[in-house]
Order: sequence, then C-alpha cells, then structure tokens
Amino acid sequence: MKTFAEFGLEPKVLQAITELGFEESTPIQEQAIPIALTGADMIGQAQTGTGKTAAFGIPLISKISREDEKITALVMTPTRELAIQVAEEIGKLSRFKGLRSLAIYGGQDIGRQIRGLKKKPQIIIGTPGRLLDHINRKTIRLDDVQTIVLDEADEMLDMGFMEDIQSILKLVPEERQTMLFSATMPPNIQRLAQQFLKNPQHVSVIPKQISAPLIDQAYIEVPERQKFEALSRLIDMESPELAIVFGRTKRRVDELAEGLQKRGYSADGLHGDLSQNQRDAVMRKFRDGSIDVLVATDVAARGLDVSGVTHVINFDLPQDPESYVHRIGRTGRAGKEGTAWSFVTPREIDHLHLIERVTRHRITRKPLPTMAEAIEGKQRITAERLLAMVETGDQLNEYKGIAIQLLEQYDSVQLLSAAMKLLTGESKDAQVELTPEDPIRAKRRGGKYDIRSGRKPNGGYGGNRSGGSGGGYRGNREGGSYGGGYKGNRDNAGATTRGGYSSGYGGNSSSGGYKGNRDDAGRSSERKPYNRPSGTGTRPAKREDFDN
Ligand SMILES: Nc1ncnc2c1ncn2[C@@H]1O[C@H](COP(=O)(O)OP(=O)(O)OP(=O)(O)O)[C@@H](O)[C@H]1O
Ligand SMILES: [Mg+2]
Repeated sequence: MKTFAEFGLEPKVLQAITELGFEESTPIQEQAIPIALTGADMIGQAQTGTGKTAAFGIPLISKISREDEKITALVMTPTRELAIQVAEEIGKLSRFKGLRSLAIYGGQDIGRQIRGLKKKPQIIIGTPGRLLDHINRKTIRLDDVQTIVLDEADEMLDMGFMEDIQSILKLVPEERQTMLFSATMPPNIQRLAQQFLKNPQHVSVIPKQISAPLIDQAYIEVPERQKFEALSRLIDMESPELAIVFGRTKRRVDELAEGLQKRGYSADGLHGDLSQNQRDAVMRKFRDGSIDVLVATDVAARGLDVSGVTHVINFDLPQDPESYVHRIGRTGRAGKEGTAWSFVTPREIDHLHLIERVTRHRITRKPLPTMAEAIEGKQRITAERLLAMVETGDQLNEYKGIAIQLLEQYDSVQLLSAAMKLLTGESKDAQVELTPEDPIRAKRRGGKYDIRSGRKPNGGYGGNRSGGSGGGYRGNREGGSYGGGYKGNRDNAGATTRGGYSSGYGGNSSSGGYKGNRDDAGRSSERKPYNRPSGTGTRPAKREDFDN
C-alpha cells in the first residue's frame, strides 16, 4: 500500500492525515486519489468500512484554496447523520488548510444554517431535500461548484431522490468533477451516470464477495414470536462492546428499544420520526458508549462509522441484499473484526438464500442460544469486570478488612459466588410483547446484473480499473479508546481488534466454501425500484425516514 506522501499531497493535508492516524492508504484510496486529483469523473466502489470518505475527501480538499469565498464543493448524502459525520471527517482533513465546511440537513434550524452559510464555507455536505430548500431561498448558490460527490449514490436514487438530485446537478456548472461512491452499485446508477458524468473512470476494489471481509456472518432460524427472547439471549451470550440492532419499521424500533430497556439493557432507538434533537442525542450517546445497543431502522444502515461496534443484529431481515451488505458493514470496519447475526423466520429462508446468492457469501446457520449460554455470557462479563478491578486494585483497601473477616467465617467459593450474583444483577425477564411484522418475501430480481459492478453484460461504462487489489492497510486509528472502567476489557469477549487489514482483499471467493448456485448471483436482476411505500405503519420506512 502506498503512503499518503506518495500522492504528492500538500503538507497541510498530509499533516491532517497523520493526525487522523492513517499510516497507509486503503486500496480504494490508493486507486481513487490519483484519478480524482486529475479532475476526472469517477464511480468509486469498495467494501464498507474501507475509507471511501477520505478517498473522495482528500482530493476534494486538495483542490480548494482557503481564500475562496464561494461554495466550490458539494457532497450529498442520503441521511442527516451521515451528512454530519462526513462533514466532521472533511473538517478534520482540511483543518490545517483552514478550509470552511458546513453540514446542511433537514430537521436543523434553518436560521442557524443560514448564519453558518454567511461565513462563506467552501464545502457543503448535505441531504438533498434541505439543500434544495436553501437553493430555492437563494441562501445557497451552486454557480461556482467545481466538485460534486454523491456518497451512497445508489441509496439516494433508491429513496426517490433522483428528481431532487437532478434538479441540484442541473444548477452546477458543466465544467465540474462529479464522483459517485458506494459499496454497492445497482444498475439504476447507470442512468444517473450517463446523464451527469463525463467519461467516468470506474474504480472498483470489490473482490468476489461484496460484504466486508472481516465480518463473521451467521443466522438463526426463529419464529417471529420468539425473536425477542432470542435477541436477549444473543446479547447476553455475545456481550457486544457496541451493537446495532436493525428493525424493519419505526414501530418495531420503538418497541424493541423499550423492551430492551425494560430488561435492563442500555439501549435506545433511532428512526425518522424522532426530532433531530433526539436523533442527535441518541447518536451522541452511542458514540460515547453511554448506550451499548442502538436499535435502528435502515436510517442507520449506510455509511455510519462508529468505532467499537462489534455486532450487528438483523432483528428483521432487510428488504434487499444491498441493504444487508450495508447494515452488516457497520461492523468490521477499518481492519477490525465484527460479527453479524440475522434472525430469519421459517417463511423467510428463501429471502436469506437470495441474500447469500447476491452477496456470494454463505451465512452460517447457528442454533438459538440456550439459556445456559446466555447465563454463561453474563457470568463471563461479571468475571471480567471483577478481574479488571482486581488488576487495577482501585480503592480496594477499605474493603480488605471485611473481606478477611468474611473469609474466616465462610467458604470462599460460596462468598465469591454470592458477590458475583450481586454484581451480575437479577436477570430481568420482563414480559415483552412486540407487534408482529409480516415476513419479508424474496422478490424476483429479473434481468441480469451483478451487484458488484452494476453493469449488465455488454453494457456499462468504460475505464474499468478494477480487480480486487490485494493488500491491506495498517494504522489502527482508535485502538481501545472507548469507554472507561471495565468496558475496555470487553474487547476480549467480543471481537478482537486487529492491527490492520490483511485478509480478504485478495478476492478469495472460496472462503466459507460456498459453491452452490453462484451463477444466480450474476443472473439476477435489473432491479426494479422496490415497492417500498414509506410510512409509519408496518411497512418499512423510506424517504421520509431520512430527510426532509
Ligand atoms: N488509510 C486509513 N488508515 C486507517 N484508517 C482509515 C484510513 N482511511 C479511513 N480510515 C478509517 O476507516 C473508517 C471507515 O472509513 P469510511 O467511513 O470512510 O468507510 P466507507 O468505505 O465510506 O464505508 P461505508 O461503505 O460503510 O460508508 C473510518 O473510521 C476512517 O477514519
Ligand atoms: Mg462511506
């Protein structure tokens, strides 16, 4: 892998990259940065968690001068949380250059955004709806924009933002650089690419298996009415450092978050019916570790990068394979390992097989965790907490007198067992009733297309630079910076942290030994837009779940 210095970047940008702890470039960065620096249009595809943000962010800021007083770069994202996160990363990358960037998204006070715009930011990172709002109010002008990035481009189209995006792109000068990025590139991307990109370079570092390499994938077959019990046991057994649980609808997310809280878990919900203040508060709590379990709709499926997420649990299967890839990609990021579990009701097995075929990855069937495994998991955590305290020896002296006395009178095993029982807390088996959801049905994916390239046979754009390039990157940015107290130790219980990528990138298609039906993955689907009415009822929420 190349170091960032080899790209000929200016010292202030290099300094910012070093400050972020990036030592080497990731494969997508190595391929995309030199091309993006030439100003060419680009379609960039790489697995989740492999640094696409910096792959477009670094070239984007390299083109801008601190003296510019106009908006010269625009990044669009499908969700507010992602806009905030990308703005943060671009802010960090451009820190020493002294560039100004601003996130513009629905749900935030528009007056505050207008005040921010008066500071003449050069870079805007926003969601399409609110951007258009500002454009109509003439508080944002795009006449001087030279670079446009659509992060999660396919999702924005899928959510029905095509028209909004078209209106926005039409306002940007023709002489510009346009880049699309995502881990998945379904064929509808081509429509947008043909319309708005000029001779795009296709930069793809997707090996055969599209899902990120360091994610261990399993499923549990479980009837709808037993799912909640399965979730409790799974969390107890696995004791995640941080987990994201995906539910299908807003109602589901509310009920799950409430149910988990009732049972004593530190959980909260995220979906599009919450106020933006509530959404921000939940994300903040999750990022700083004051909640361990984030329950969310697909609003959290794309792009979110929270360090310390060891587990993703699909309480409900996602509607389509792309969504599966992105959801599980919230773990196993930046060279770390992660675990993804999916609950599948008996009627949804076909849908699971579709996901396996399209992602070309076998998902291992595992039994429902037993009560004994759940209890053992909890005891393990208690033991770890106890040992962490023994090792640090923190303020134990004042307990030692009584400890000696007790040990003289009682059996030591009996004593320690009682202490551990107290420490573990009574298991709360509060009754939790969820409103049942209909099973997800596998939809036929007619036509031919490959999830990894979005190209139909014979079709497609030129300049394919792909070929699952090998290698990996080092530079573990945030090793164990999470939380205090005993939580630091939990790493061992959940996924272990690795120094960096080394496996997976070579495009080893046979890992997991899945051979069946590979053809089907290639054969399926000109993907019709899924019929996903948004709404508050039992249907999965879509567009209004994300932005307004
Ligand atoms: N060269 C690098 N070295 C080490 N860490 C990196 C490097 N580049 C990016 N990262 C870190 O890797 C993590 C994932 O990056 P990012 O969010 O850009 O992934 P992504 O490819 O956009 O994933 P997704 O498809 O889920 O949006 C971030 O925490 C980022 O700071
Ligand atoms: Mg991303």
